[in-house]
Amino acid sequence: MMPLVLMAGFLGAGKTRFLTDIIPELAARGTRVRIILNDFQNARIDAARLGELDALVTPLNGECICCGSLRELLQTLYDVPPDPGSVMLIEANGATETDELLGHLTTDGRLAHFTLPLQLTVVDAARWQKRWWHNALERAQVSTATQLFLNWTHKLSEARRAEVEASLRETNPRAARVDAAGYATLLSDLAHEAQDDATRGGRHGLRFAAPAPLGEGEVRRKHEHPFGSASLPLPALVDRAAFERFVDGLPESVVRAKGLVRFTNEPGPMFVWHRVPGRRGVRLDKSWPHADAQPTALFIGVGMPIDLLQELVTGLASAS
Ligand SMILES: Nc1nc2c(ncn2[C@@H]2O[C@H](COP(=O)(O)OP(=O)(O)OP(=O)(O)O)[C@@H](O)[C@H]2O)c(=O)[nH]1
Repeated sequence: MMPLVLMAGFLGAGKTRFLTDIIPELAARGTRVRIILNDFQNARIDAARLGELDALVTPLNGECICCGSLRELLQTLYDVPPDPGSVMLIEANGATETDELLGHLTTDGRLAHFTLPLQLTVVDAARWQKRWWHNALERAQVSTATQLFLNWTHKLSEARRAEVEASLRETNPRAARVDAAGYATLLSDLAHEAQDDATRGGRHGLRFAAPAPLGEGEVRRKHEHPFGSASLPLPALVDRAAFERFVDGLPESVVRAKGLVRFTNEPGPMFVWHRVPGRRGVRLDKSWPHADAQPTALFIGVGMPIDLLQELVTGLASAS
C-alpha cells in the first residue's frame, strides 16, 4: 500500500517549487516518489522542471482533475502498480476544487492499493484572501487540507503573518503546519508503515458503497468550472525586452501565465517563465526540458479574450 497525497494551492502559490524541495528530501530518506501532474492543457511545462529530479512523473494531458480530467486521473491511479515504499503525489492545478475530488479519492474501492488521501495545501501567505472573487476558491482549498505549507513568507511582516495564521486557523483548525523537511519525514514514515503493515493507515475495514462508473460528461454537469485555459506556441527565439513587455501587457483576465521560452540574445538555455497573480514582471526558472519541448505560452483565467492573446503572441513574433 502507498501513501496518497493530493497537493493543492491557488495558481502560483508554489506547489511545484515545494515538490522540487521535498523530492530530494524523500530520496535522502530512501522513499521513491511518483507524481501525477495536472495542469490546464500543458502539464509538460512543470514536468520539464521536475523531470531531472529523482521522481517518476506522469503528466496528465487533460484539463482539470476536479472536473474534465477526473476520469483520466482515476484511471491513471488504478493503473499504478503496487510499489511499497514509495509515495504517490498528485499535483492539482491551481484552480482545483478539492472537496469532490477528495470524495472520489477516499471512497473509490479501486484505489485499495493506496492509503486514504492526505491533502497538503500550499498557501501564498502574502496574497492569502487578497484575491477578490477568487477568495472563496482559495479558502475552499484550505478547508479540506490535512497539512498546510505557508509559502511566499520572505519580507512578510510579523503582523501580516499573525493575521494569516489566525485566518487559516479559523478556516481549518485541524490542519497542521509543515515545512519541506518535516513533510518529507512524515511521508517517508507513512511509506514505511504502509509497507510494513498493509492494514495500518489504509482502507482496511472501511466499507463504502461501490462508486458508480463515471459516465462521459457526467462530472462536467455536476461542476461548472469558471477557469479556462489557452495554450499558444511562441516563436522559436524571442527578444527578451519584447517578451517582458508582452508579459506585462497581458490582460487582467489572465490570472496566471507560464510556459517555455528561448531568448534571441541567449539562445542556449530554455527557461520556464511565469507570471504569478498579484506580482509584476516575469519570473524565469532555468529548465532542462525534454528534447522535443517547444516554446509555448499557457494562459489560465476567467473569460480571457483568446483573439487578443493570439494577436499579442503574433506581435511578439514580429518584434523578435
Ligand atoms: N521569490 C519566491 N518565488 C517563489 C516562491 N514560491 C514560488 N516562487 C516562484 O513563483 C513561480 C510560480 O511557482 P510554482 O511553484 O510554479 O507555483 P504553482 O503553485 O505550482 O503554480 P500553478 O502552476 O499556477 O499551480 C516560480 O517561478 C517559482 O520559482 C517564493 O516563496 N518566493
